[in-house]
Amino acid sequence: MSSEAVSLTELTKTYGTVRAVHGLNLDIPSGQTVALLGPNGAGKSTTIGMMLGLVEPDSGRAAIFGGPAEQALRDGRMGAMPQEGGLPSRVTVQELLRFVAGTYRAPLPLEDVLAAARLTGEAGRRVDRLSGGQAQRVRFALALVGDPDLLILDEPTAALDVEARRRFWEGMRRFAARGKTVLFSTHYLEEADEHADRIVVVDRGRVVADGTSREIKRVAALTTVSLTVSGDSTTWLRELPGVTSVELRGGRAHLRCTDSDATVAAIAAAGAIRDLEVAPADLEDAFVALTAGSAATPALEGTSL
Ligand SMILES: Nc1ncnc2c1ncn2[C@@H]1O[C@H](COP(=O)(O)OP(=O)(O)OP(=O)(O)O)[C@@H](O)[C@H]1O
Repeated sequence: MSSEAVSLTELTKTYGTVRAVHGLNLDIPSGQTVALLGPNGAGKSTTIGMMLGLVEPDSGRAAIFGGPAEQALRDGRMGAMPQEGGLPSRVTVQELLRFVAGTYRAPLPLEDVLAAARLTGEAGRRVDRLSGGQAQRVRFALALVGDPDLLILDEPTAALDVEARRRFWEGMRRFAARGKTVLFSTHYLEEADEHADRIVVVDRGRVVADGTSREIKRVAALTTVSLTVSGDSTTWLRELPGVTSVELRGGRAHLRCTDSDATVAAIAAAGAIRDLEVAPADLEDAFVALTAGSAATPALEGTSL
């Protein structure tokens, strides 16, 4: 039996002339929390649709716990929160959850689901009279009710304000702490940074980087070393090891580096250290560099860290 919770192999999906997902490979072992990070139209929802068995791939394979998505859903092993899901009208939150719980073999107790989704106070309210944030919590509760081993969340916090977002992540982390696997898609870099063990950056239907946020920053080669220089010749700086570009501003040189340790050592050896600063890139810089379609991007395609 496969130990991978999710295994995507050469997944491809085309809509007309748009290649939404293009030979995408991704394995997620049980217990990881993974962020699928990418700009609009990168192919995140299509990928998730194929994981859930809702979108038929043109080619390739999506396996959940080694088998088809339908099986994992039927067995209650996979729970999903789609980006927008219609909720039925004229039922209360608890009626809906009770009904859905009845379709699973070993559902969570209703009170536990209500508490995990912070819906205890709304249990008796009609689903069609809830606020957008509350409705989103009902979707989260529906994903949790079968006590799945794998939770797939497509932009789970898109409709939430800052406080609701914070509380949502608390609930998700409690779930993950039970050894569960979580995959969520997001545009929010800080969410990926804070809540995922692993970030998979997708652009134009492919994985362009895959690793911890630290590794993503490193592969994007964006550490900046800056120092005070005299004169405006930057040739010697460009030739230092690990330097990819040099910019001169207000008497300071700003070097983008792939290996800042080597760069700093070379500056020291040249006796040129003056007001030296080393700043790691933030994840946003890395994300922009990875998805900007710059000349650097193809070299990073499929980068596995
Ligand atoms: N049902 C569809 N019919 C036609 N084109 C589609 C369909 N679904 C997605 N696409 C196209 O496929 C590409 C990938 O879309 P997808 O929704 O998977 O990206 P995404 O990364 O989830 O984007 P977003 O963050 O905006 O939700 C886009 O160009 C989109 O317009």
